Amino acid sequence: MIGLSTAAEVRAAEEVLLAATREGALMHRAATGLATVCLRLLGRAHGTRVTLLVGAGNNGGDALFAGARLAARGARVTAVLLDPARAHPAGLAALRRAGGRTTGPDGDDGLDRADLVLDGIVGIGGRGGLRPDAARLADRAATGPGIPVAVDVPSGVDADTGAVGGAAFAAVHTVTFGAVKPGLVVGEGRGHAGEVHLVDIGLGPLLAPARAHQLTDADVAGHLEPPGATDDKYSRGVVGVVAGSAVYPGAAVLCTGAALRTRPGLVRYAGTAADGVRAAWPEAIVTDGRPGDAGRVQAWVVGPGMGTDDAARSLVAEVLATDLPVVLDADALTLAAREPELVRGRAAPTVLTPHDREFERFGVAVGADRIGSARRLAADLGAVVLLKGDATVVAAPDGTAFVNATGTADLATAGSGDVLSGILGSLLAAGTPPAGTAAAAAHLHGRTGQVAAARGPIVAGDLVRRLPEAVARVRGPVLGDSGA
Ligand SMILES: NC(=O)C1=CN([C@@H]2O[C@H](COP(=O)(O)OP(=O)(O)OC[C@H]3O[C@@H](n4cnc5c(N)ncnc54)[C@H](O)[C@@H]3O)[C@@H](O)[C@H]2O)[C@@H](O)CC1
Ligand SMILES: Nc1ncnc2c1ncn2[C@@H]1O[C@H](COP(=O)(O)OP(=O)(O)O)[C@@H](O)[C@H]1O
Ligand SMILES: [K+]
Repeated sequence: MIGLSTAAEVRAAEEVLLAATREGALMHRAATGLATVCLRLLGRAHGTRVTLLVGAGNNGGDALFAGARLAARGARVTAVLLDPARAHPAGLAALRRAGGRTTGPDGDDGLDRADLVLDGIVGIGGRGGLRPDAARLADRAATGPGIPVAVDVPSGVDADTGAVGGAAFAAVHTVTFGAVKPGLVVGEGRGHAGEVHLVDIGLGPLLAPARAHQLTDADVAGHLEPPGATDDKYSRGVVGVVAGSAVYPGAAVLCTGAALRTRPGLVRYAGTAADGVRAAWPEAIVTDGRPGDAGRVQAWVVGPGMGTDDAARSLVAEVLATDLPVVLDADALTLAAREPELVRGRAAPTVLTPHDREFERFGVAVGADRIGSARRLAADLGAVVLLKGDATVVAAPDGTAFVNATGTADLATAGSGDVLSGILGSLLAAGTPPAGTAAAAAHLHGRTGQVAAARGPIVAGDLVRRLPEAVARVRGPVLGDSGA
């Protein structure tokens, strides 16, 4: 699990470490890690051209010291000082000693011929969008030939939320120090950060326990254990699906199929798409009756493609009245937004899986702070909120949050959300805590998209077909398997 630390959490840990280390030591660690990544990206230093965009704070100091290291190895380094009188003095001296040159914001910045551009305008001390001089340079860097590399945080991106309030540096790589900040992996900031490289400067043990996390395959593998010798179809968790309609069985077929393929045990379906589900999935136990007629289950998924009329409302209410974990998706979200008390009154876990428009039905637009918005709705409803997007966010009522690290834009295809809710229902039926389980489902869904899209454009049915391969990929190699 990768902890995501806010600027305040990083600063608090830095203060302790700064007091315990000699002056400048932390910045040297940061700059060494930064220069190492730059060298890797450049392939060599000698003869390359590097432009540093240098603000008035320590972020500019990092850029200057890294630039000095590259200059010492033969790179031609130009530092553009946005505020020459306030540029980090020791960093500036180091760069000059190593043969680097400096210029003001209106001088020859070399951006039109740079091999690499380092954005040291602002880091975690930045507020709002970039000021005009900085914005102009960030803009020129974006259209120039150099690899754009952000120091710690792309300037103009809010490190905590990923909000971009105006002009911002568009990086392809971000070299971040001490801990990954949430704003690098969520919202607009994610697109501005590109690939994130974490440099260890020794903060680890001093950081407060993170309240937001990213899962790795290894974290999710625990949700996808193969059956053991004593398992039977019931012991693996039985999922109930209430979805689709006689006219539109597609959502029910996708959701049921995804539930079956994630942790094959037993899936029960109840609803008016019974004929379609039976035809597609003879493995499912199907009734055209009500949820109560389906037989025992350990978790429900309700909503995809079921409509929002009185009949649908009564099905959603029936499922929510159980003491079982429930996933509310699609039409069930519209209904729950009309009657949030149906969710608030529950003792058993509820997971809501809105995209932005569905989220808005609960009364507030998502806005630029996706983690914050998901946390607020989760706290309000006493439920887990899985807010879908290019980086899906999961939040629990206590503020614990996850940002998904897998996926591909190919997942933006009709029915993809139905597959996610089927995966989630299947994992929840095992009885694991709902927020981590929802994050695991988003992770597997994203991996499935990556596996499926590797062969070309995809439809949602491809996700269901490729789920077993994605599960195997997340589980990782079996120990002792030589691959023969
Ligand atoms: N504290 C430490 O010991 C360490 C700090 N490090 C670096 O220091 C950074 C934080 O440094 P600072 O606290 O000095 O702050 P920053 O360097 O992030 O930003 C402060 C400067 O940016 C200007 N600024 C703020 N918003 C702006 C905007 N929208 N447009 C243009 N300029 C703006 C401010 O006027 C100020 O001069 C980290 O991000 C990291 O890069 C690293 O060297 C690791 C060690
Ligand atoms: N640009 C994107 N990049 C990555 N994943 C995406 C992107 N757009 C959508 N997704 C994912 O695809 C799924 C779409 O779900 P949803 O909008 O409910 O579709 P549908 O209602 O058609 O089933 C979500 O899991 C979402 O996170
Ligand atoms: K920066």
